[in-house]
Amino acid sequence: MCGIVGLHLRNPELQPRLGELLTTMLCEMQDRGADSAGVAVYGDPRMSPPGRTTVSLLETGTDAATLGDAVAAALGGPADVLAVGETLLVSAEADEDALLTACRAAAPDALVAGFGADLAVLKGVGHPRALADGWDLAKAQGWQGVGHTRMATESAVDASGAHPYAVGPGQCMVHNGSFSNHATVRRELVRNGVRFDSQNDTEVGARFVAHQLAEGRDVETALKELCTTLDGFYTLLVSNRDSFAVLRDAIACKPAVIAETDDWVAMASEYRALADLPGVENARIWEPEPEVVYAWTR
Ligand SMILES: NC(=O)CC[C@H](N)C(=O)O
Repeated sequence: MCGIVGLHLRNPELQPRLGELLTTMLCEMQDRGADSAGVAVYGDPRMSPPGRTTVSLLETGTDAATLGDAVAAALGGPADVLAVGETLLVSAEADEDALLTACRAAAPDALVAGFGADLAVLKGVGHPRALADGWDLAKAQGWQGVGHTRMATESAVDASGAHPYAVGPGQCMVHNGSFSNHATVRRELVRNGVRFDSQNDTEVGARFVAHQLAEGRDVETALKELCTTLDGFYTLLVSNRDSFAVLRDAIACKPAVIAETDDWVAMASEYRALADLPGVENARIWEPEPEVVYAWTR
């Protein structure tokens, strides 16, 4: 199991409703994965203030105020921290490398759950409703959101095993399925200097894609490379600041449905997660074909 949802808004008038629509989609998928939940929100001014970089941290071992002071000291400038449950969002007027370095100095054992401009990644063990209520997700705004409900297959049920895996700047991956050769691909990536935070197979896929993008490939090429390198079963949703892409493996036994209107593109593991989207009755709706990359850009 595992439930995936994603919403890419084309019509700016819908942006104030992103959180409300995403919350409904996410919570509809709770019975596909009761272990943990996670979301990535692109463009919410409260969680990722405009003009700043935001870093999402887990397991910092410290409270928000202490973390904020420590990051500010390491950065040499002000930093704000928002914390609910397991996730702490640190934002500052700094570039990604500077803020990541300051966060790592302030909380050396913390896990980086996501980073970039305009991106907030939130994760929590348990029911997605708890995550959504804790963050008041229904009030979030923005142009794109991704969500996941996890039934663990490959690594521990803790925040580090929750999706999305957001391991490159502004990038996210959510996954339903399992990669059978993830240990082999992990070893190859480690040989190339890539570092890992968890034993999770999805993290291998996310770091593989991030590595491809860092080498200059576009999202479609990176996902085609993933098809030829990673074995197993998967439906994947990969998002970037300006892109939204879906891919299934050759056998395509993990469910997926895409719906598209002039106002939005949406994807979910099952149609019921899309059923309340505005205008869905007139949407073009289809099941993605095996090994075809479906990608949209902003
Ligand atoms: N049930 C799933 O699809 C699990 C996804 C992934 N293998 C994980 O354990 O996180």
